[in-house]
Amino acid sequence: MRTSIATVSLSGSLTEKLTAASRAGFDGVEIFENDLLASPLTPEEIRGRCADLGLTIDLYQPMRDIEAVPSDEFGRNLRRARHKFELMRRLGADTVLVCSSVHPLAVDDDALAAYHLRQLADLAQDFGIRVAYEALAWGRHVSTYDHAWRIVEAADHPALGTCLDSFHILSRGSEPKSLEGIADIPGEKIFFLQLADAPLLAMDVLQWSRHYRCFPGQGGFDVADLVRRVLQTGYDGPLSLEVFNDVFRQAEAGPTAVDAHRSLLVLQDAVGVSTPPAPVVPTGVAFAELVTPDAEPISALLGALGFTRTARHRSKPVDLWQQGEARVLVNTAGAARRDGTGLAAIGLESPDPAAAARRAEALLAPVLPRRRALEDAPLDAVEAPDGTELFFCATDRPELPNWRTDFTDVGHESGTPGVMGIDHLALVQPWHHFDEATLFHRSVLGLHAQESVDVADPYGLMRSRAVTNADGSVRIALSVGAAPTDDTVHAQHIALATDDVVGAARRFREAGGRVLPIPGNYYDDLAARYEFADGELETYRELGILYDRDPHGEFRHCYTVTVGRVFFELVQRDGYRGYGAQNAPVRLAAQHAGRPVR
Ligand SMILES: O=C(O)c1ccc(O)c(O)c1
Ligand SMILES: [Mg+2]
Repeated sequence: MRTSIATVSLSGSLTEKLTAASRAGFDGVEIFENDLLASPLTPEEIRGRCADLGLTIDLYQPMRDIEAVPSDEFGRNLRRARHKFELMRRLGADTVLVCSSVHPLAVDDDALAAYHLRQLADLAQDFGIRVAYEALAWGRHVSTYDHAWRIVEAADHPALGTCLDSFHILSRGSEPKSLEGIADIPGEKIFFLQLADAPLLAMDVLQWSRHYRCFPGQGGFDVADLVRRVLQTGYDGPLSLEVFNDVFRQAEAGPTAVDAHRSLLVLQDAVGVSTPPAPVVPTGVAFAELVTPDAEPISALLGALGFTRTARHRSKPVDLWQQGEARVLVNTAGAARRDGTGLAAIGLESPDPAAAARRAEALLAPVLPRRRALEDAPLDAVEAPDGTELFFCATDRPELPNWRTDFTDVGHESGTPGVMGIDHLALVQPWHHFDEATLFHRSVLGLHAQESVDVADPYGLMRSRAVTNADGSVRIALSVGAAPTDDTVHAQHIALATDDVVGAARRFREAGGRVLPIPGNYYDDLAARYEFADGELETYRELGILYDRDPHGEFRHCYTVTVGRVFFELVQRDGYRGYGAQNAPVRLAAQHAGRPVR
C-alpha cells in the first residue's frame, strides 16, 4: 500500500521534513498548514520539491471550526476555504482535512453541520478538491467517527467523505462493539486514513493526542485491528502517519522518518498486505563485545569476576574472555572509542543468520559489511538504533561461518565457573530513540516487549522496558532518561548469571574486585519487608547484595563498580522474572555517590 506521513510528525523545516520522508521511503506526505506558512518556499516550489523527491501531497490540513456555526461565521468560513482551495491548487493537493468544530458558537445540530459541509464540498468540487471530515475526540458536538460519518452520509455529496484517525477512534475505547460501525462506511467514502498509536495513559484526551502519540507498534492501541477493519471496507488510499509527539518534534528528522516507515512496514506485515521475511528469533547470547582504549582495568575486572582470557583474534587486538557460557570480547583496536570503555556489540545466536539479516534489511535496519578484513569469517550484522552492532551468530553450526574461528586459543582453560552465562544486557538508549529501540527489537529481532516501568534516579526518572525471547535466553533491558544523561552513571551493563551470588561476590572481592557499596538504610528496609534466615541479611549487607521477590521466585544481585561506561552485575535468579527494578533507585544513587569527581 502507499505510505504517507504528516509533516507535523517530523522535526525541522519543511524542506528537511520532506527530504527525511523521501529518504525513508514514504510515497507521500500530509502537509500541515503551519509548516507551509513558515516555509520560505512558494506553493509551486513546494510542489516541485515534492515531485523531485518522489512524494505526492496526499492531504492538506487542517481546516477547523467550519460547520454548525452561525451563518455570518459560516460565510467567513467559505471565504477562508476559497483562499485555501486556491492555495491547494497551486500545491497540487486534492484532499483537505476538516476536523470537527470546537468553536464556542457551534451548535449541536447535525442537519446544519451536514448542510454546511455540503456547501463546502460544492465549493471544493469547483477546484477539483475532496473534503475529508474527521471527528476530533474532543470535538464540541462531534467526537466519534460514526457521528462524523452520519453527517457525511446525510450531506450526501460526492466531494465529501470522512477521514478516520486511529487516535481519535481508539482513544475513546477499543471494544469490538465500538469499532463495528467502520464496516458500515463504504470504502470509497473513507477519503483518508491517519494512523497513530499512543501509550495507554489516563489523561485529558487533547493533551494525550498533542504530546504522546507515537508510531504504530510503540504504544498500547491495537492499530492493526483498526487497519484490518478499514481495509475490509475497500479503502485503498494511503496509510498515513499523523503523530504529534514532543520527542519526535525535537529529534533529528532522518532517523525518526526511518522509525516511522519501519512502523508501517511492520503494520502491513501484521495485517497481511505485505510479507517481509519472517523474523528469526535469537536463541541465546554468543558474546558481548567491549571496546576500550586501555585493556588493563577491564581485564582486571573480568579476571576478578572469574573470567579467563581463553583466545585472541587472529589479526586484531581483540581478546576473548570466558566463564561458563559467558563470553566477553575486549577490543582495543585503534578505532576504539576515545570516550572510554563501552559496550559496542552483541553476538546473538541465530537459527538462520542470513535470514535474520534479510528481515532486518527489509525493516530498514542498517546492515553492516559481512567482513571487516579478508581473513575474517563473514558474519551477518546490523546496527541497532543506539549504535550497538548486533551480530547474528551460528556458533554450533559447522556448515556456517563462525565468529569463533577468527580466534586462536591462548592455552588458558577457564576454571570452575561461578558464572554460568549472560543473564541479560542492559542498554541505556539515547533519550530520543527509546520508542524506536523497542519497536526495533520487537520487529527486527522478533523479541517480546514487556511493560515499561519507571525507575526513580536521584537526578531524574528512568523508563525501562525489557525485550526477551520466549525462554528468557535472550534478555535485553532498554532504558532511557527524560533528557540527555551522564554516561558514567547511566552506563550499559552486562548481567552475569550465577546460582550462588554470595559465593561469586565473595570470590570477586577476594580477587581484588570492588562491589558497589549499598547504604545501610536499604538493609534496614529489607529487614522490615521480608524475613531472612539467621545471618543472611548480614551477608548481603557485607557484600552489597540486593534482594527482590516476585510471584515466580527470588532475586539476589550485586554490582561491580563502573569502568568507563560499563559495569557488571551478578544475578542469582531463582525463578524470578524481573530485573530488580525495585532496587534500581538504590543502585543508581549508589552509582552517583561513587562517581569519580571531575
Ligand atoms: O490536534 C489537532 O488539532 C488535530 C488536527 C488535525 C488532525 O488530523 C488531528 O488528528 C488533530
Ligand atoms: Mg487526525
